[in-house]
Amino acid sequence: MAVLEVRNLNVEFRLDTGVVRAVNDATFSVEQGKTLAIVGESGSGKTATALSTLRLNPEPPCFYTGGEILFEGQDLLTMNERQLRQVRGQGIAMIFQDPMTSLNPVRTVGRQIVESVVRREKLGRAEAKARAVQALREVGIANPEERAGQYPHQFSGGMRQRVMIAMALASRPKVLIADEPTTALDVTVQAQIMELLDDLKTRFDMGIVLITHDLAMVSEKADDVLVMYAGRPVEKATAEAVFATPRMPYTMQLMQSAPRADRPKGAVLDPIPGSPPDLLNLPPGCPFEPRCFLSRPECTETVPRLVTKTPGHEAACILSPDELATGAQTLAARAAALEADATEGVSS
Ligand SMILES: Nc1ncnc2c1ncn2[C@@H]1O[C@H](COP(=O)(O)OP(=O)(O)OP(=O)(O)O)[C@@H](O)[C@H]1O
Repeated sequence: MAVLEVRNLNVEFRLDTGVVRAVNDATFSVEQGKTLAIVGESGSGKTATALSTLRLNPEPPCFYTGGEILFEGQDLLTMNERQLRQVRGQGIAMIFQDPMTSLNPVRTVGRQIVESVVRREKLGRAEAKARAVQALREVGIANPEERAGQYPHQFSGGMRQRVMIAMALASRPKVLIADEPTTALDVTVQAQIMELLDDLKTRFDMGIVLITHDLAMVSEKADDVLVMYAGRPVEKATAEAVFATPRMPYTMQLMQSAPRADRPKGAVLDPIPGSPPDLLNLPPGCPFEPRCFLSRPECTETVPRLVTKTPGHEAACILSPDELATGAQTLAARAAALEADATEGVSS
């Protein structure tokens, strides 16, 4: 069941230098007990989309120019501050990349969790304290009573991220948005935090929105995927479908350009040429056209919208499913040739 539904959302930042349309026609839903991954290169609008689902972008310069953000059927875009406060925390919680920027260095972690719980709910301090200790225990922190009395610098990076997750969980949100939750951590700790999120998702039947540029993580942990490019959703399907048969050239090229768990270690990467466009100066037509290996002259005529290519699988590309399938084969052949060249280079 979808607990959060975003429909045709448009978000822009009105700056002195111009209008940045950071989120264009975004439609997606988050179901309880499932993980939706939002992926894309830097500047594609992932964080702006996530912050929008909590109305956390600074208003102004942020303006919501269309669409709906429905949490349990109620539109956040028509809510007042009091209603929004209730949704933030108790309904939808968010964790960020760097826990140090969100934690207060001069307060104990227990006190910070208690304060966030009391802010969100009408709870007595004793009850909030018990909740904080319980939340620390739930995220796998040993001796939670004792650890609650310690300061953030007494925790390792991974443990601090666990504290942030505990703070988010303490009010039992139905959706947890995790914005690059493991980017600042080393690989082993990254895996542990992802395991924890997976476990909490199942245990509390929570919906998770995972924002990441790490496709390996997406292929392992996501149920559904939304790919963004230049502020637009460009592909949407189950993770299985996106990885098996990507329907947007951007996704195909992104997958060839990044290491993935389901590819052999050391597989040759095929980087996407060029870089993502400046949102203040977009090319005409499809924003990916200048970098696309399947580009055609007509791609510069209109901005493609997300349309159903095969049942349950949407992509923003004017090519037909057959043309896209042929394109995917071409790219796979190119990757195989690169691989063969690299192997030959090693053996000669
Ligand atoms: N508060 C803001 N004020 C002005 N512009 C903003 C603001 N937040 C985001 N933007 C702009 O919106 C666009 C999308 O940014 P966003 O941070 O959502 O991208 P992203 O995909 O999350 O990138 P990254 O992976 O680097 O975090 C960028 O052009 C960014 O400069």
